[in-house]
Amino acid sequence: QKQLSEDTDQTAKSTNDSLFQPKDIFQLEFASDAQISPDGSTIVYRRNWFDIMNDRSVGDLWMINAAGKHLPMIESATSPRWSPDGTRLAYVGLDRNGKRQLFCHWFAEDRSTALTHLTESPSGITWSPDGKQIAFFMSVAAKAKPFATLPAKPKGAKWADPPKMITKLRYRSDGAGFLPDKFSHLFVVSADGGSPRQLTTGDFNHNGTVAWTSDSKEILISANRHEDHEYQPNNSEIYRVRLADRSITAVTDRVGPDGSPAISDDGKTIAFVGYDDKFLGNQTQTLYVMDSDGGNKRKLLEFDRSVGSPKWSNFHKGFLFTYVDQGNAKLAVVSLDGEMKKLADNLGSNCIGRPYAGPSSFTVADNGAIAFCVTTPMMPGELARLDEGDLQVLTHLNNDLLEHKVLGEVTEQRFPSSAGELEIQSWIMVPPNFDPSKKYPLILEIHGGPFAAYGDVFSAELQLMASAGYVVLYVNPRGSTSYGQDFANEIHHNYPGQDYDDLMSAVDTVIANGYVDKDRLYVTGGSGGGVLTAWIIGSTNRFKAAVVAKPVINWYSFALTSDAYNFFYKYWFPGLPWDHTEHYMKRSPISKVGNVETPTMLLTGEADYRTPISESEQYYQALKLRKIDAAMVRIPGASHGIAARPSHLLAKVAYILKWFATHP
Ligand SMILES: CSCC[C@H](NC=O)C(=O)N[C@@H](CO)C(=O)O
Repeated sequence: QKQLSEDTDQTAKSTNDSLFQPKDIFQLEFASDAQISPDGSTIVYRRNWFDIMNDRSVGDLWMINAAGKHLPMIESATSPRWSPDGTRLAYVGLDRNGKRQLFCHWFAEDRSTALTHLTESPSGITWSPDGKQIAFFMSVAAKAKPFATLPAKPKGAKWADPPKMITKLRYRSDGAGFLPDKFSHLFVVSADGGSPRQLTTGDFNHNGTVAWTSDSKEILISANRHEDHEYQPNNSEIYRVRLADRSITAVTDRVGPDGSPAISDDGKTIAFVGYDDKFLGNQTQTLYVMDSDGGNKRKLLEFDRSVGSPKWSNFHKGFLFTYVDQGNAKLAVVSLDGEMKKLADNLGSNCIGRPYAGPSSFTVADNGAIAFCVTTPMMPGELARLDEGDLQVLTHLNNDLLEHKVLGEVTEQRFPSSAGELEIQSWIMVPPNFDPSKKYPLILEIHGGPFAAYGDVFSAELQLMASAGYVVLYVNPRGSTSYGQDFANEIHHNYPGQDYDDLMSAVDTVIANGYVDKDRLYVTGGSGGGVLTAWIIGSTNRFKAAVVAKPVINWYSFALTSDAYNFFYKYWFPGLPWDHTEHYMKRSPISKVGNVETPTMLLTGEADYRTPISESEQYYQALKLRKIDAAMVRIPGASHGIAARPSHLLAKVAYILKWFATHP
């Protein structure tokens, strides 16, 4: 941690210009998708930046070449992938019509071209081991089934849009909107270009990791191809797809998610991640292995942390994988006899949002060198390389900005909760040029999920709050992930519950540190954090003002309006809402609205299909009927990812800070 923190010098003088300010958001950059060449000499990665004219995150491919030189490669491209012999790089780029296509770059000849002319964007691109083919996923329109036919409209007539008829269970998805009648299928195309060949069929989606067998004749993927798949949202299997005859065979069959297949180099062992579904709020996703024919399935790891992205490495003699432990994302290796060794900390590619912990992707070269991205509370995601225990941060994309800024320093604090025996982890970000003998206003900022975790990562959103003079407290109350399955399920069928006590204990602990003005406490949180914020102001009047972002206010209405309504009633509640009305209402913040005295702002995207804005409207209207000081901020066009566009993030922080400033 120390070595990484030194990358941003905290000695800049304290002038207003030295504070991290809203306009600086557009100057931040971050690295992602680190791809090391098979010989370990070169790393290609995506360098992401924020386009102020189009208000979006965009990115280009850059490389650190064998001589260590940092060079631009391809503009506006994603998903770089080395050919197995390291002579070529496949990637997704834009064709002359601005459509996303699969491209290839030949290094020796310095030539690039589009290999495909697709109508939809490719994803999941993966080379065959013999370097002759590239597999990818692409959406394919299902057969149109017209319900009612109308008379043809006269040429040039301006009729209203036709009705939309919906018959499928999952018909809209947050961020994607109303779902078209399309399914994602697996394709292969020659590495020299040509006509792609569709390998899968049916009204099922296929996505995730693509694992080729070493003879380049078969591909393992995961999909939920069960007859009743929409009603079993967590029941995917691993399938073996044979290229010769396009036959598809399931190699797993338990009830529960099975995914992320990876094959050892000798082809004898297949690793995958999943669990036996117990219909809990959160389950640890474990690493399993099986023989190449699907037999002898066994748990490789007895480890109470969710494992992701297994990848075989001959050099490391095992499967490399990622996990998050107590808010810090790690890389580790496990041998075939189950011995695990941690290799690196601080994985992440964070930048402008809230401080959610989660690993970056990684790749490994034949000589054992590993490329990934790292982040700390003081450093947005940068490219890193690990060689036999030696970690080097290779890029310094933000030094030009952050070396001239004084950021809010972050310290970790653990404390016992007032409810039960649990120890809780929290982080405290103090304002730039903090003086512990002074008293500062406090913002308690609460994460969503609720099965998610904050951690040791950069957060521009919280830095802006610290720059405005607040101590910012963020906590992983019970229910958070990365502390094991039992800790997460403390809130199973019990949310909100004692997580409230954990959060109040966090506030009391930071007040006891001596530098917080206990008469200027503020609270905000988004999504699951919005639920808890609304629960808090229904339970105590100790906060001067609150901002409840994209909350659930009434679990009954949420369970029937959220995009993932096939999931929530089954995993978060004892059953369907009409069979358990009392349970649903008891945990709903609306049941406590009669107690609220705290001035409250709601802030939600109008296109949020996860926690629909009708939840915020219910709360606003209830508060107004009670004549509570309330405001509703609606963000046009924004989905649940409320701060995905930089200007939306700026607006979110500006509205929160203004609401707090006007309630001193
Ligand atoms: C509380 S309802 C579900 C909300 C959502 N969880 C899963 O989709 C959520 O809390 N999202 C978090 C991120 O996990 C957010 O901050 O948006």
